[in-house]
Amino acid sequence: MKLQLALDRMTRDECLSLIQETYEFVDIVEMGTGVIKEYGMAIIREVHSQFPGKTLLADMKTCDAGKHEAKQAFEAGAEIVTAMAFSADRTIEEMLEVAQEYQGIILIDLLGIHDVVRVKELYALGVRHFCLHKGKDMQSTNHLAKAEDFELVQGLAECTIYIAGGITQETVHHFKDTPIDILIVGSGITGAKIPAQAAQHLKQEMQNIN
Ligand SMILES: O=C(CO)[C@H](O)[C@H](O)COP(=O)(O)O
Repeated sequence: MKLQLALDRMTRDECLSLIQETYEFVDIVEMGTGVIKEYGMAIIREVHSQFPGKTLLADMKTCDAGKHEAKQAFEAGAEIVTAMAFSADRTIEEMLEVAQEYQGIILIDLLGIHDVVRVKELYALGVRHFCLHKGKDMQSTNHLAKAEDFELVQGLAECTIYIAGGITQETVHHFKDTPIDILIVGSGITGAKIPAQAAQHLKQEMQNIN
């Protein structure tokens, strides 16, 4: 199981220092949608050039113009690019084609998807990376990522499953015996008093449930 650090709602300088501080405990660095909206592909290029050893994810949350947006992010140095599950099939297909060209990954964000039918359609299109996700606004009404969310992706062969949504070192144990591949944590690290310590504790907890 890998740990992905999500960098949301922060400045360029805060992003760079958080990556530096947590570097040894984090496997994937996610540049959040809001950060990308603020700084564009320049922030992807900068993080890629300063931290070439880290897998970089651009949380583009693309839902249209998929070919162009996937190309933008892969060109800038991202290895993983996100798209929304509700996007048109053509958008997903074109993004998967671009990913193949760049030997990258398209991660489908299942935010708002409750129907296994859509997940199966995406699988049939060739999607193999899925993110179970409870969004920031839903979290404020106590909708957090939970073990039951895995029902949506049950039985999909050869897939990589990510989970996100208000996960902290205190809640990691809820995911014992679930097939998580990538645990995504944002505020649980970025909002901690000592982010490096939070990332280290998360890593330890992850080993305990593995
Ligand atoms: O994609 C996101 C928001 O849309 C976040 O990156 C993801 O939810 C993780 O952040 P947190 O742990 O703070 O929920």
